[in-house]
Amino acid sequence: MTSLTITRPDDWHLHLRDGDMLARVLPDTARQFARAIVMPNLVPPVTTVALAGAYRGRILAALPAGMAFEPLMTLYLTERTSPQDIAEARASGFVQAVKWYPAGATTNSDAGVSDIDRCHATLQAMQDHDLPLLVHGEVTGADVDVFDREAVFIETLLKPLLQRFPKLRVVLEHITTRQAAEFIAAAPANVAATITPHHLLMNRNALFTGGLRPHHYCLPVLKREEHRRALVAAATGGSPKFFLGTDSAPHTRGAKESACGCAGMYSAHAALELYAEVFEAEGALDKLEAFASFHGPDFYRLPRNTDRITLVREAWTLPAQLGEGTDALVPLRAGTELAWRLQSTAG
Ligand SMILES: NC(=O)N[C@@H](CC(=O)O)C(=O)O
Ligand SMILES: [Zn+2]
Ligand SMILES: [Zn+2]
Repeated sequence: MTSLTITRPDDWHLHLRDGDMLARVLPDTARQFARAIVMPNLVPPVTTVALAGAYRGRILAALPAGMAFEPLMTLYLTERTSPQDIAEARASGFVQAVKWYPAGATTNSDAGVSDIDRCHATLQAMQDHDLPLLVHGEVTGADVDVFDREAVFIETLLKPLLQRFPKLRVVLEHITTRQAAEFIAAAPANVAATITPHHLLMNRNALFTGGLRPHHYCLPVLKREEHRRALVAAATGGSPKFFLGTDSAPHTRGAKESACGCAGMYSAHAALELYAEVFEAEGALDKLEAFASFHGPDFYRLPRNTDRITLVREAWTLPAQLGEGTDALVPLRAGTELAWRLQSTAG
């Protein structure tokens, strides 16, 4: 196959940041995706509809002229988020979901939830208003091995939550394990998952290839090859419960190449090309469109996009970095060759 034309996709898990970084990364996403679920882990976090509305305004203002893109906003769940906040979110028309960060689990999660039981009334309101809960599915604390945190989260926090709120729509974000893929596949239709390009392309060896590779550090951390295989099978298997979410999470080179480097990989610059590589290697390019463009809007009950994009099989080399100096972004697969290229839709 030399080209592939599909319905324009959406990104169901994205970090756009704010200010200068927002302006730098937004065009990479808007070039490919019609919409994205925008994560609320700013500093300070996006905890109210008013803050989400203001952030949405800054995103639209940062969009280059002539580019169409719709940010789908989320609220950052805290132990003080009220049922009233949920009613307002539902009524806003632009807040699509609420994000649960276990406190301390990942980047900018300190304001997150220490005890989910304290959110009972708010979760009840979400179920009643049919507002989806998005989950960073890892337990915290030094007593659980970092590679086991997702599997333990499913058993100790997610299963009990779904027992209490069986109709709540839940997306387990950026899944990384066989246990998560199996759990989602067996769960009812109101429970789904996003899968990133990096967890489909790499296993944990990529953290240590010839030395320590800080640009391959993200949370949940990369896992063993058997888990990557399970994710590839889930993504390419055609199930509507799995859909595209890049978790593109920009941090500057200075913040990544550090004695205590930040978690997160930047993949928005070539997200679709990276997914295409995975699906092609699996002989499943015919499944890419549903994963990238259908399953997400169907789950969120939003219309599918109607315009189309084309990928061509044309090798190109990614830049070694985007920008200069310690402020540069080192994109996923920096300096290496990609087989697929998104055809420019401008002009
Ligand atoms: N994935 C990451 O490693 N980092 C994300 C946070 C997150 O999605 O957990 C970030 O905001 O940098
Ligand atoms: Zn996360
Ligand atoms: Zn994320």
